[in-house]
Amino acid sequence: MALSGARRDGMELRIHESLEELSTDLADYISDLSEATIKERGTFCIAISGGSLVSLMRTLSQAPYIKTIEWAKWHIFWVDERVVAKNHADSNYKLAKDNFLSKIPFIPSHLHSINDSLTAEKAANEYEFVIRQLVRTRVVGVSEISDCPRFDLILLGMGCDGHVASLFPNHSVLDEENEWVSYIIDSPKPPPERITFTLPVIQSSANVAVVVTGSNKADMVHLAIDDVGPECPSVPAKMIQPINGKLLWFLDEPAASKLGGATQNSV
Ligand SMILES: O=C1O[C@H](COP(=O)(O)O)[C@@H](O)[C@H](O)[C@H]1O
Repeated sequence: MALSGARRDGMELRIHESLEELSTDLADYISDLSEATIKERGTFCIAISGGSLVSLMRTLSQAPYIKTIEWAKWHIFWVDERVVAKNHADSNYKLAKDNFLSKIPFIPSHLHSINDSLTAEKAANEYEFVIRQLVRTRVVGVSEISDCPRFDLILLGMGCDGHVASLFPNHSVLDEENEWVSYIIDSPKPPPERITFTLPVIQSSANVAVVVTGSNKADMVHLAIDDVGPECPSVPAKMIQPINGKLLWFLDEPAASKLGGATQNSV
């Protein structure tokens, strides 16, 4: 049984007893959002991260979702990517492909992966250009508030240091205000070269879900979610607050174990 509750700024929290339960709830959430968005806009633009989140998406490629989701209406993007070949063990594209993309009937031209034959800078520029074209043709929505794309759903994980996407604590890329896609060449977590959505793009999304599991992340979950005061160190995950969208955290019990305050409802 999951616990669910509201937190600061309308943030919703869902805490699960097992990874299996979390994976099923995540699949239900994505499937419901996909259905509602396709009814409203005709397409569903989802951006996925790498890391432990990806194996939790495997339920999407199973019954009933494999039959019920309108996969042909999906456009799939990456929130961040490592500058390695697509068949490299560190590639976020490969991770998604191996875990679930190879099992779902998406339209190949709707898969907007990041070019692995370019330098980090050129690949970031090319990726941003692709997104600009899709915004121009209204495949991707546009924010009414910022000059940014409005993805229907951005899925984030969080590292033990509080990083989301490839936005690391105290890194200057966190201050990027103009670019939609940026690159770094000094990631504290290997590999060093990465391409990433910037904070304004994440904040402009219609929905952001942050998926975090494991007791090794409990301290950082506490810093990111609880009101811990001004002495709090730079925690990129804490900065995530969609301007005109919904924020939902999916946690397992070990990751939620250091949270303060009550989480009310059984769902
Ligand atoms: O390097 C990355 O790390 C984060 C978190 O990964 P996790 O394995 O600790 O869950 C991930 O969200 C990001 O996409 C990835 O590039």
